[in-house]
Amino acid sequence: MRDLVLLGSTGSIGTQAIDIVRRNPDKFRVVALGAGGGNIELLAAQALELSVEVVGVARSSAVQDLQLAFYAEAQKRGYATGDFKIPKIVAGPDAMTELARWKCDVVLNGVVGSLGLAPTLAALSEGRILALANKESLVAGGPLVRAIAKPGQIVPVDSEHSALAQCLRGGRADEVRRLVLTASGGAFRGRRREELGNVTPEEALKHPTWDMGPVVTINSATMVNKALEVIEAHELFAVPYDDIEVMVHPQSVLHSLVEFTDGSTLAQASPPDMRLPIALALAWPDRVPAAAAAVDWTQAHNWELRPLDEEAFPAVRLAKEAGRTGRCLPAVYNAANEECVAAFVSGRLPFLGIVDTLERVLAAAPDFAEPGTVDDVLAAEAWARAQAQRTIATVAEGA
Ligand SMILES: NC(=O)C1=CN([C@@H]2O[C@H](COP(=O)(O)OP(=O)(O)OC[C@H]3O[C@@H](n4cnc5c(N)ncnc54)[C@H](OP(=O)(O)O)[C@@H]3O)[C@@H](O)[C@H]2O)C=CC1
Ligand SMILES: CC(=O)[C@@H](O)[C@H](O)COP(=O)(O)O
Ligand SMILES: [Mn+2]
Repeated sequence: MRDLVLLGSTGSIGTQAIDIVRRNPDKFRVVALGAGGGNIELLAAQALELSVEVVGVARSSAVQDLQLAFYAEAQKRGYATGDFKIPKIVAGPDAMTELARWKCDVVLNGVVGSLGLAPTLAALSEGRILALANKESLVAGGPLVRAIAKPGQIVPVDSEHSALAQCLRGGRADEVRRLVLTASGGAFRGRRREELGNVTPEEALKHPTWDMGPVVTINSATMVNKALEVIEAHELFAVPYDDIEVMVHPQSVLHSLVEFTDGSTLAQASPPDMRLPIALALAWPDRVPAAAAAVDWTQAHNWELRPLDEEAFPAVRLAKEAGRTGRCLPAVYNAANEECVAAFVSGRLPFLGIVDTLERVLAAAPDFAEPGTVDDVLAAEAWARAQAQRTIATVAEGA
């Protein structure tokens, strides 16, 4: 039995993790749940269903709503007073970090954005296994994470990195020739740059193969998701950027590949369903039987792999450049992107303006030193967010 802390429990990753827990009560017990505070009813319902010890919410003002939601949920479930225990509540910007330190076996970090860095570091420093979906924490705080993570302490949830971890396990680092990350191509796969000028957030939010939260879905459309994943792969597997390729694979069945020095390539294949990598990360190194459906090997399949069109989608090239420079530039890349995505969704920035802004922000970045503390990362991010906003304003003025 593993005790779990689920951060981001109300999101796409969090709700799928709870689905795994529901189907495997002999393997997992949830002791803590955390979320932003945007869906209090769901958070309260999850907490009572799973009888957790503690619930965390980042929005401090949500505490009273959460208390009321517990009683409303208990009533809905027909519980009499005394039939249920209201969990402890922790609230505020540090709530996820407090939960990440809660006594447990595995912390699943499924929050969105680089605000996931502090909980990632907290879970690692407490010696927990970290099932990591929140790739932004590794991108923003790579040097900090590297400094404290013990070998095997981080188990990737991201589908590509789970695939790579599966292909790599049992092997030796010096046998690896290159990593190949697959990309669905996102909502605008196959389009040329001149066909992307007028695309809308609604169109960008229609992912062809995965049902995910809005930020990662927009990032998939710009290929920033793959760009962050290249940095994530470099951080997790210590493979140089020159040896990490991206290929477009529209079917999202081959989740990534490892080429070895003898010319052999291993791939991990399964229909697109995040419950497989989530379950594997929660139970690692064990597999959870029937976590998700397998490929139907009695049917014909046509799986394509194509090179990425870097002219239409330069995000990966930019991320490799930022990654090679290292220091705080990956954090700058991610923070600027978070600003740009919000600006695109609210109509302040055209789609192509997202990656164009990233390029301008990176070009203007001062010589940040290697971050030694979270505050160093936050300072670089603050610069990046402000610079991104200035750039977005000039784009809006037509400059
Ligand atoms: N969805 C997927 O299939 C995949 C996702 N990932 C990664 O997993 C992470 C989560 O993605 P996804 O589940 O899609 O995102 P969602 O938008 O669906 O969910 C985000 C979660 O984060 C919570 N949250 C938002 N703001 C805060 C905050 N300030 N403090 C604490 N929690 C907060 C939300 O809570 P609330 O509801 O209260 O706002 C919600 O529970 C991202 O890093 C993403 O890149 C990686 C691979 C696949
Ligand atoms: C499911 C998952 O891991 C996502 O990160 C996915 O990879 C997004 O799809 P893209 O390949 O389109 O970026
Ligand atoms: Mn992914």
